[in-house]
Amino acid sequence: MTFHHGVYLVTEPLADLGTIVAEAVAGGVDLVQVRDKTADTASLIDAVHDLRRHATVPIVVNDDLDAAVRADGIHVGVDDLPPSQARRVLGPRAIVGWSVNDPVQLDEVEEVAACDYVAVSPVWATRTKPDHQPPLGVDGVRAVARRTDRPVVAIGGIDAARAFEVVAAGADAVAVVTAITRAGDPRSAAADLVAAVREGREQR
Ligand SMILES: Cc1ncc(COP(=O)(O)OP(=O)(O)O)c(N)n1
Ligand SMILES: Cc1ncsc1CCOP(=O)(O)O
Ligand SMILES: [Mg+2]
Repeated sequence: MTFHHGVYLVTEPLADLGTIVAEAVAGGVDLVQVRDKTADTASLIDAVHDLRRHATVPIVVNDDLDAAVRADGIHVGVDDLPPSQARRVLGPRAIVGWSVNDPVQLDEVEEVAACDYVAVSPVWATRTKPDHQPPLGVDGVRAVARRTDRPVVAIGGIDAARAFEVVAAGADAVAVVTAITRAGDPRSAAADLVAAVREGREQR
């Protein structure tokens, strides 16, 4: 997975989600994850099909392998199905993302080898995921980036200023929910994140 612009949108269930996603993609988002912790498989598949009309970029599904079969891939965390098992089912062309909340989890070499990116989760505390693990901070991003050759995605409490900071520290991309979904103008919010990622890369 190449994060060309370095911005990854994770969705939340909102009535006007299609418009938000279309605007975010126009602003430069590289990848969209459908995340709705209350939705069943059929609803997630419907959401993927609906977002296909709005997004020209790949769409992955959070957690749900049966829905991911109908999308471009899956994102799993350390308490979910392991990436190696998702890869076995979805095949070599699927996008398989894995998030860790401790750099030591990268010692699971089979899992790292099976995934297309590793997310550092969360970098900062966020109300979007109330059950998140303790935040890893910018030092956590640096530690994960040093320990893996996989693209590193930073998630949790990220805005444009923080996007610059985590990318300068070694992240390849940032994943956000509310910085785009709750922005007055999702297209310019995405474009601001793209610019911050570019500046962070120049800083390295
Ligand atoms: C890009 C990205 N990073 C981290 C997560 C969180 O995954 P997980 O810890 O499995 O928590 P849930 O999202 O399932 O609540 C993510 N979804 N996406
Ligand atoms: C899904 C997820 N996983 C770790 S933090 C998080 C939510 C990030 O949301 P926000 O960008 O609004 O802080
Ligand atoms: Mg999960």
